[in-house]
Amino acid sequence: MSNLIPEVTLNDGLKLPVVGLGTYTMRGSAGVNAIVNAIDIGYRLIDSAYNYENEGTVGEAVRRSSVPREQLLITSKLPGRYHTYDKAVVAIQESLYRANLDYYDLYLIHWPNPKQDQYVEAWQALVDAQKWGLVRSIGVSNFLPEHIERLVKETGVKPSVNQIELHPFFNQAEQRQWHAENGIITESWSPLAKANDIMNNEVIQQIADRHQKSIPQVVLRWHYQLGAVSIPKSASAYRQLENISIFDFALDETEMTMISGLTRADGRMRNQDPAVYEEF
Ligand SMILES: NC(=O)C1=CN([C@@H]2O[C@H](COP(=O)(O)OP(=O)(O)OC[C@H]3O[C@@H](n4cnc5c(N)ncnc54)[C@H](OP(=O)(O)O)[C@@H]3O)[C@@H](O)[C@H]2O)C=CC1
Ligand SMILES: O=C(O)C(=O)[C@@H](O)[C@H](O)C(=O)CO
Repeated sequence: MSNLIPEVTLNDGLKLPVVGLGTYTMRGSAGVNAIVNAIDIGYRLIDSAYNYENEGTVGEAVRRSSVPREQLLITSKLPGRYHTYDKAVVAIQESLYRANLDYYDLYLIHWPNPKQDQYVEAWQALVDAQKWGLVRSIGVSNFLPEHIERLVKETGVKPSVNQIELHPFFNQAEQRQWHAENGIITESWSPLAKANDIMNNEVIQQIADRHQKSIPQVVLRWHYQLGAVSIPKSASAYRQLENISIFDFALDETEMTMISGLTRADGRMRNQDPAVYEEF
C-alpha cells in the first residue's frame, strides 16, 4: 500500500504497515494538519481511540489528505464504560459518526478491565460489527494471554492484533512470544517510551552513532526487527519523517540483545498493569 513502509499480514488477511502514526493528544486544526502531513509523507496506518476525543480530527485528516480512503488503515478503540453488548454496538456506531467514516479498518477493545469483567460481551459486539461491515479487522489492546484465551473459548474468534505497552524499558518478551505462537500481531504503544529518558540512553546512543541514525530510529528499527507494528506519535513533520526512515539499515543480534537488555521489572511508563488497571 504505502511505497515506503513494509507490511505484515494479520490472521484475517488484512495487511498493516509496520509503522503507523499514534495520535494521543493530537486534536483540532493542528492535529488535522499534522495527520495530513503524515499521510502525505507515507504513513497509512493511523491510531486513534474514542477516549482520545480525536476521532473527528482523524476523519477530517482522512478527507483532506490526497490519499484515497481505501489506502488508509484507521484504528479506533472501545472504552471500558461501553463493554456491555448493547452499549458497545452503539459506541462503535458513535465512533464512526464522530469520524464521519463508513468503516474502521481496525477496531480494538481498549483495556480488558478484568474487575468489571464484561470484555467478552464487548468482544461479541466487535465480532458482530465486523459481520455488519462496520470494521474490517478486530483486535484488543492491553489484553493478557488469559483474557485472549477466554475470548477464543467463549466466542471462537481470535483477535488479529494486541496493542500493548512495548519499548526498550519494557520489552514484553513473554507476551510477544505468546502472540507469535498464537498468530496474533503485537502492536507497540508508547514505542519510544514517550521520548523522555530514552533520548539520553548511552547504550542506544552508542548503537545510533554506529549506524549514523538517531535514538528514535534505532528504537523503531528494534520494534520492526522484533516483528512488532509500532505507532510512534509525532506532531512534527521532521520527526514524522525521521520515524519512518528506518528501512535502510539493520541491527545485528548483539545490538538487538543490548536494547532488549534495558528492560526493567518496573519499566511500565505509568504503572498500568492490565491485570489490575481499569480505564473507562
Ligand atoms: N492502547 C493503549 O492503551 C495506548 C495506546 N497509545 C497509542 O500509542 C501512540 C504512541 O504512544 P505515545 O504515548 O504517544 O508515545 P511515543 O512513545 O510515541 O512518544 C511520543 C512522544 O515522543 C515525541 N517524539 C516522537 N518522535 C520523536 C523523535 N523522532 N524525536 C524526538 N521526540 C519524538 C513526541 O513529540 P512530538 O509530537 O513533538 O514529536 C511525543 O512527545 C499514542 O499516540 C496512541 O495512539 C498510547 C498509550 C496507551
Ligand atoms: O493513551 C491511551 O491509549 C490510554 O489507554 C491511556 O491510559 C494512557 O495510557 C494514559 O495514561 C492517559 O493518561
